[in-house]
Amino acid sequence: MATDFKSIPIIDIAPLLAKWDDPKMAQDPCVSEIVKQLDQACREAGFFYVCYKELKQGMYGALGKPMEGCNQWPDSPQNFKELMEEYISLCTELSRKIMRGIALALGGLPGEFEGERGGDAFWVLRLIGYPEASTANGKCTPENDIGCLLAKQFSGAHTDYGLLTLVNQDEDIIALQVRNQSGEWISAPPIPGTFVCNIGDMLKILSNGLYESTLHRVINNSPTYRVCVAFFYEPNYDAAMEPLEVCVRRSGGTRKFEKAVYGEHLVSKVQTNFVV
Ligand SMILES: O=C(O)CCC(=O)C(=O)O
Ligand SMILES: [Fe+2]
Repeated sequence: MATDFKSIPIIDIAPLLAKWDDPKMAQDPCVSEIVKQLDQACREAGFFYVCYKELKQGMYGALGKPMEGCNQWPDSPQNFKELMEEYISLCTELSRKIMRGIALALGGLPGEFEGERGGDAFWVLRLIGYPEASTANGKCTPENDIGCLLAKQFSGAHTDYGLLTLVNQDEDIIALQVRNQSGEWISAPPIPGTFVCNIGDMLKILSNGLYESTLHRVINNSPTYRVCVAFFYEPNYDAAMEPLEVCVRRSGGTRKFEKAVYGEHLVSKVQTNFVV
């Protein structure tokens, strides 16, 4: 398998942060402290954890029903919920800024993904533990371990559902792979202090295919347990996504995708993922 990670664009987002908003967050020492504590919390909390932006009852009618209710937070470690909430809030801000840059890159206005499209962005956070190679090949089977089953679900080839994913992976394990435009699987090794950013299905629609949603998978062949924290930045829950005019023009004038309501897409994906 080719490992030409150099062919994957690495974007320095610092100028982006400086340009449109308060750059303080990027330099804030508490961000690195949070990431450190988060890592500790993930390891203690266990194998798999997922939480969603909490939707208020009735807010989106029948569409919102499957996502209503409160997240279930573990009691231990004690400060898990607070850490996650802080992390989610920082990632939301960062993603919003990156999306402003992407909007400009596509030839639109900086706020293209705000307002009715993403002004009240939905989000998902997943903490996943991937067993070390010896366990994965041995006692960890879907029949005996629900956590293992879920980890397997997200390690298979898939695209993410929303706009942008910030993948925070263990620094010393190469396991995440992405499929490049020639159809080869290439590794996306962790680079300390960076996120791997995946483009999701909704951005593919909005950009009329100018941006492809990244097909990716995880193969942990290392002898070490791997932890990944994936933050999914999504459109407004009820947003109807369709190609932006500017993207239709830039891609030859033909509208390649039908309108899709984000919440419907999410629920259908989640329901398929969680069928046990
Ligand atoms: O573990 C990773 O690096 C990626 C996880 C992932 O793709 C997902 O949760 O959707
Ligand atoms: Fe993914």
